[in-house]
Amino acid sequence: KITASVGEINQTYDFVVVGGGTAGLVIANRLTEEDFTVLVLEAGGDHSEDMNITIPFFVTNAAPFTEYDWNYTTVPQNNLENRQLAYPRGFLLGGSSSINSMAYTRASKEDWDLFAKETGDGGWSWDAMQKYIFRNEKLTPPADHRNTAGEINPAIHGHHGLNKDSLPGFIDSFDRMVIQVSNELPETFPYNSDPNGPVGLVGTVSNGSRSSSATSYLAPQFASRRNLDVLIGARVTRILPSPNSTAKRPNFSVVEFLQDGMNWTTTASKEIILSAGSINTPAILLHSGIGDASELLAMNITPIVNASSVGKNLTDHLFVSNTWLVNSTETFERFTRNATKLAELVEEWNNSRTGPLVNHISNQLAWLRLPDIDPAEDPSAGPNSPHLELLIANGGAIPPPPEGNFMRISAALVTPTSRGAVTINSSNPLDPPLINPNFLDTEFDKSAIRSAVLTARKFTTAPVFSDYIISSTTNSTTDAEIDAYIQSMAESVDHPVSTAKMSPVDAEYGVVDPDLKVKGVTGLRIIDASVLPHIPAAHTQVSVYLFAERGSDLIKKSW
Ligand SMILES: Cc1cc2nc3c(=O)[nH]c(=O)nc-3n(C[C@H](O)[C@H](O)[C@H](O)COP(=O)(O)OP(=O)(O)OC[C@H]3O[C@@H](n4cnc5c(N)ncnc54)[C@H](O)[C@@H]3O)c2cc1C
Repeated sequence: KITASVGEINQTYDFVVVGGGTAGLVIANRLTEEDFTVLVLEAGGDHSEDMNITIPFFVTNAAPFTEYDWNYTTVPQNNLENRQLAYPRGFLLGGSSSINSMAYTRASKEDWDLFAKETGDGGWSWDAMQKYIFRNEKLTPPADHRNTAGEINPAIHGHHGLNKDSLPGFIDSFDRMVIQVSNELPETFPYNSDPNGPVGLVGTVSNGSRSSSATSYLAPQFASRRNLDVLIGARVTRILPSPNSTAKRPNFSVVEFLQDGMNWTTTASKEIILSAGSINTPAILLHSGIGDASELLAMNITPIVNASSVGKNLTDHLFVSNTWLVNSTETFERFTRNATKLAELVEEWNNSRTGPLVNHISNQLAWLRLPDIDPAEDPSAGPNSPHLELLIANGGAIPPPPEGNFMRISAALVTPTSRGAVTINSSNPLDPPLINPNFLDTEFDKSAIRSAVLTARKFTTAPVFSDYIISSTTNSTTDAEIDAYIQSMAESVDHPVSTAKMSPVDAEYGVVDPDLKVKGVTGLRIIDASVLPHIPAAHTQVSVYLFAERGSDLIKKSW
């Protein structure tokens, strides 16, 4: 059941999952397929029916700075004019899968094979992970029910998994112009029909509505399982060693949480699974005495395990928006600026789950490699993996400026070499953590994001846009001007990873072993984006779903 009442839960469960987000709900589902009892503690609420969450185009109403968001910001970013960037994280069932932009991208074979190499566990390789792709994904028809023959290769997609996805469900002439670029500038933008479909990006959308871990893995037939309790509004503050734990290898079994202003504890007789995400998982570890001992002592927290990698290695993608004024009235400004039209489209969505609101903001994307990169300095997972991504949208900013129609290309760096950290600055678990992605800390990152912006501009030089684009909204031309533009505009793609990263069994660095057990303790695993050994050159939700699918299998095997 899903409940907001602490009186309806038991004192002890086999497993207590901290965080009912993307990974947490996969684990809850898979463990309760067996005879285990599971409690999920989720700080946020249940918003699976809210239109801001269900309507794909309303993604910008979901975050940042809303009731569905933890409402975090970064510390001032030295290389971005000291700006403090919004750092959204889902604060609701489904976690960030309930507020994200729904892009379904798996990362390359090379990225997965690198996960296996980095951890010494071939079980994380591309080939070994295939079965989890099929367990997770259920490809469904797009909302417009068009014939998608030639748009996607169904053979490489899952059709019987729990998490539904589809091609964009509303296609217009702008999509065809974008595809035309691959005919006109084939050297830079070769056409790629695989794996995300030539007419657009696969998204976690089905029947015109968002699919999240809450709508899929916690669908009513699973939420009603007798061995599953999900307590919402329950904010975990710390995890504690069991009373008979030894100092040499502490055993964690008690979870402390706050609900309705009162403190409670619950006990896991088998394991605690931390799935609070890349920001809150390390914060909970640190407040529980698992972290760098000297940093903990400085915060008056008694160290229980000296684990210096906790919170370190924060890695994230960064993007810069580029917009052009266009000669069209068919961009999404036609309804983002017109309340009457928008109301009509909401009605259409309500009645038939069709129309432009079934799409997320960008229908099309391009993955690109930096030309002429020195292999010795190449941070990508291999020669078939990208460094850059362009996300192309048939409109500009939301909310729109008072006038004009726009086209936007978000240019992203997907192989950043900068590393930041999540730290705490008090012993109070309710204080927000300090988040420092440390964007553009390296020369590689600075020059690669500049290349991304220049590549976005090159995209617009295709003849198909010659009568379409009126002007760029920026006039930066020299490298210095472009860098200044980047510094004033860059934002997080909201893909933080690696703050509790996995490493080989005997490694001194890293936080979890390849079976996701926290090093140096018993009774505790971490399964969420924080354990990824490196940032994949892809949007991160599919990696998280797949880590959680295999993680659930690893747990089942050990009990
Ligand atoms: C705005 C945005 C857009 C994104 N767009 C995309 C995209 O288009 N495609 C893509 O692939 N990825 C995208 N991502 C990234 C992707 O959604 C995340 O990588 C993934 O969802 C992370 O999963 P997780 O399980 O690690 O954490 P989450 O899904 O964030 O789950 C963590 C859960 O733990 C809960 N929690 C945290 N702390 C506590 C506590 N102390 N007590 C109790 N509960 C707690 C949270 O409320 C949350 O429900 C986006 C992310 C964001 C935020």
